[in-house]
Amino acid sequence: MKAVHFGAGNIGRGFVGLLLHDAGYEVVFADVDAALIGRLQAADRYVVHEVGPGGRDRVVDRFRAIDSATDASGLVAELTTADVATTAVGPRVLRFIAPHLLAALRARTDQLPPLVVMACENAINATDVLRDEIAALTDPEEWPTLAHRAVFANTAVDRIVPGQPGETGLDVTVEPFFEWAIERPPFGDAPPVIPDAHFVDDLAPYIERKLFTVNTGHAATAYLGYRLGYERISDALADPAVAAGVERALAETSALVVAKHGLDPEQQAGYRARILERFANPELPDTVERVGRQPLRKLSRKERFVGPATDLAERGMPVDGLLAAIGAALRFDVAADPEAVDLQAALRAEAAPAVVRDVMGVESGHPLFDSLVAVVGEAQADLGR
Ligand SMILES: NC(=O)c1ccc[n+]([C@@H]2O[C@H](COP(=O)([O-])OP(=O)(O)OC[C@H]3O[C@@H](n4cnc5c(N)ncnc54)[C@H](O)[C@@H]3O)[C@@H](O)[C@H]2O)c1
Ligand SMILES: O=P(O)(O)OC[C@@H](O)[C@@H](O)[C@H](O)[C@H](O)CO
Repeated sequence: MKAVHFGAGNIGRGFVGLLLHDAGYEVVFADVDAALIGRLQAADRYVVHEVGPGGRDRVVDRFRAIDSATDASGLVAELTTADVATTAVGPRVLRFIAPHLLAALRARTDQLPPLVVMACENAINATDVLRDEIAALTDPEEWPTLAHRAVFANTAVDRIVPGQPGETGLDVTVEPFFEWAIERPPFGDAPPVIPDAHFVDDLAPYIERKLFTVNTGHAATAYLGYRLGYERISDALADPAVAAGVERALAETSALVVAKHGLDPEQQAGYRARILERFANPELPDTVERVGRQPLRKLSRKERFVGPATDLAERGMPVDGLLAAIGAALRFDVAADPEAVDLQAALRAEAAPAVVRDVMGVESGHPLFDSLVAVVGEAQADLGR
């Protein structure tokens, strides 16, 4: 069995690559980072160090690597005979993966079982987005002749994998916890064998609970912590003011996922407590800059703050904790992060209602619009606008 995995970064090596390896797949990593690919090609193994209670070292071997920026034909040849193709490149990079998958679907024969395609990104229905990007590259007549050569399944992936210091090796430090939920219906009776993943009939509760609890809480910790000058996530969460702000935001998103998906409130409270323990893991060298990265993406309409806040406002439920976290996100001013630079430029150049429309995708007339305009206006006042 062979899997081609796009994105040999933190979650690629420390989670998806590891679980596919453990499931018996030969993993072919595809990445545009030439130095990283060179290191993978020169190595025959790397180690995933799980740090924290119950953690152990796990060895990944039987992998190969291919530079997808310079060897498109080699990549397509690998995909043409692969069983599985996964991604962990970031939701906004999926459109650059689509042409490779299209070329492979055109080259695959109907004698092979369909290629299993799963995007493992922090985004709702990322695999559907990838499928639509591929389909959009074809004529309407061609897509129906190719679609049966792949099975597209959405997934929810959860494991904290910090940036790796120095970025000169291959070993990865991760938390012991992980969860990989994959939707079952696209596979009919024959889901792929990945023992450490679990297949679910309806992914929506899993991905929304994950994104709006783990990622909302994580991003709130990062942005509130950044404002107070913290570098590490665990240090930020140890500050009572940050912890209280995170708790407020998570109380609101928990009320939403409980109301929307019929989750058990006590189980959701336990899930929330567990993720706060995970963030507080002192052995995990995670930073507010990594967790807060790409604030324009994180402030967009379907993402971890504005997504649940708009839904809550439409239901007449409280959103003050989320608004406070959004206010902190608007102050994320990290010169090394291009999206933070663009966000600060937008705050300086545009009127508050335009920022709410352009960055957050919320239009006037929406029940949250005026509150968002007020939060943006306060951040702009701090900038002297
Ligand atoms: N790190 C985590 O804790 C974590 C956990 C769950 C989900 N995720 C999600 O996984 C995805 C990746 O996150 P990460 O933390 O591993 O980021 P990362 O930056 O460590 O890795 C991304 C990798 O993708 C590569 N890449 C970029 N463009 C590419 C392209 N066109 N083709 C092939 N490779 C390309 C980069 O070179 C990099 O090696 C994101 O969607 C993230 O939200 C991350
Ligand atoms: O990857 P992002 O930028 O969407 O979010 C940053 C972190 O919250 C995220 O990577 C978490 O560590 C991960 O989602 C935990 O499963």
